[in-house]
Amino acid sequence: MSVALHPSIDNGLKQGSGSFAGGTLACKCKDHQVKVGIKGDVAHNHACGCTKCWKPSGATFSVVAVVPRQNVSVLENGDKLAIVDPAAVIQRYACKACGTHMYGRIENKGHPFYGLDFIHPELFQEQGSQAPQFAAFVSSIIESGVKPEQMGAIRGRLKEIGLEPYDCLSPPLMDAIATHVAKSKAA
Ligand SMILES: N[C@@H](CCC(=O)N[C@@H](CS)C(=O)NCC(=O)O)C(=O)O
Ligand SMILES: [Zn+2]
Ligand SMILES: [Zn+2]
Repeated sequence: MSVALHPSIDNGLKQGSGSFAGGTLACKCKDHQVKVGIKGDVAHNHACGCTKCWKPSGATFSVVAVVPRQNVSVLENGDKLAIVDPAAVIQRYACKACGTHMYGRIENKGHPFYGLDFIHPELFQEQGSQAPQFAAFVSSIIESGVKPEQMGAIRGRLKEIGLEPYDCLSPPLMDAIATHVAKSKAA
């Protein structure tokens, strides 16, 4: 098999239906699963190579997307959730029993992405949410133990399945962040 990126993309991208109405994210516990309800489709879905985003076992990348925070609600077993790193910009709420990150929330109102929560669409019990659009923080996989010599093959495989690799976020998102910063400085 070629380089393993993430189980949900290793066999190619599965395009979204374009009309995904939302669904339920479930953690990986056998019982008393944490369930989180999501209204509507996700946006900016992407593979993330950073060390902070949750990956299923064996995966090199996380697959993560955003939804408006008001579209996220904990439905079941929320008492099993805990914040992984309260000091991080994104406060990731993980199941204490199985470790799955259920949603990540930004509380800094000045942050460019304030108002958006980060979720992992592979946890949807339903099919049809938006497919990944690009790969972010690709060089960061070296911090998780990937050998620098493997990077050519990994970037090649990402491109082969249609995910342009970037070492931070995609240019439109970087532009959006810079625009936000410029406006904040001007204000
Ligand atoms: N090279 C770092 C990059 C971490 C990073 O900046 N991650 C991005 C993408 S998820 C971010 O926005 N992090 C904010 C946070 O984790 O709170 C790592 O892999 O740990
Ligand atoms: Zn769990
Ligand atoms: Zn990340």
